[in-house]
Amino acid sequence: MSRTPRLFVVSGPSGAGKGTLVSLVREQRPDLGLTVSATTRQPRPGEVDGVSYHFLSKEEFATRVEAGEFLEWANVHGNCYGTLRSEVDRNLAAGRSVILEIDVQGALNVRKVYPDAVLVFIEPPSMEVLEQRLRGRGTEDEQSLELRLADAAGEMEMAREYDERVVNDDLQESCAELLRVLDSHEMN
Ligand SMILES: Nc1ncnc2c1ncn2[C@@H]1O[C@H](COP(=O)(O)OP(=O)(O)OP(=O)(O)O)[C@@H](O)[C@H]1O
Ligand SMILES: Nc1nc2c(ncn2[C@@H]2O[C@H](COP(=O)(O)O)[C@@H](O)[C@H]2O)c(=O)[nH]1
Repeated sequence: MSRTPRLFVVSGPSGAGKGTLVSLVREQRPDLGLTVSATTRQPRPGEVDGVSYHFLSKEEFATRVEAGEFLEWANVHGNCYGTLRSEVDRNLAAGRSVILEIDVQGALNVRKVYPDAVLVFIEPPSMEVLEQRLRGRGTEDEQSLELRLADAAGEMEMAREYDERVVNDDLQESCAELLRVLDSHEMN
């Protein structure tokens, strides 16, 4: 089966399940290009520099912004996050589709640079479930959790700007749906 490599952008509120879904999708699609974002956020227990993120100081991040190294970057829930151009270009040049898992501001900025990028919004089944998932993950202190939930309302409003929407209720079904979305755009 021949596929046209595409740039996919997956966004949605914190806790919607983007990371979980994308990891599952990668198990079925090991051909997808891998990119590692940069962030000024502190690593969580178990996160590895260069694997989970490139963890940068605020000064290092600003230097890279100045040097034009980011395809997009944004302040998300109080920290800076950015996609390195080199990581995306390397994969697309090698003929691999890429999935970026980034926030809504970043997604709309990627579309300005790559108008053919496919924007996929991952929705939680409800705001109550979103809160349960975020609390259940156990990674955020109360302040960060409340900021993420407050930001979620505005992020949900942006879903209408996206090309595709997947409601992440049952994980396996959502994974199958996301795989179908990827297929449908790569076969175009
Ligand atoms: N379909 C699902 N059903 C039940 N739990 C889920 C489902 N999808 C994800 N989760 C759980 O919800 C929590 C949040 O998921 P995840 O970390 O993937 O969210 P995220 O959208 O990537 O968040 P962030 O934007 O903060 O990185 C995790 O504990 C994960 O195991
Ligand atoms: N604009 C960008 N947003 C990004 C990028 N990498 C991750 N993110 C978003 O940050 C939030 C929070 O992530 P967390 O790891 O602190 O939970 C998450 O929802 C992502 O969408 C990026 O490179 N650019």
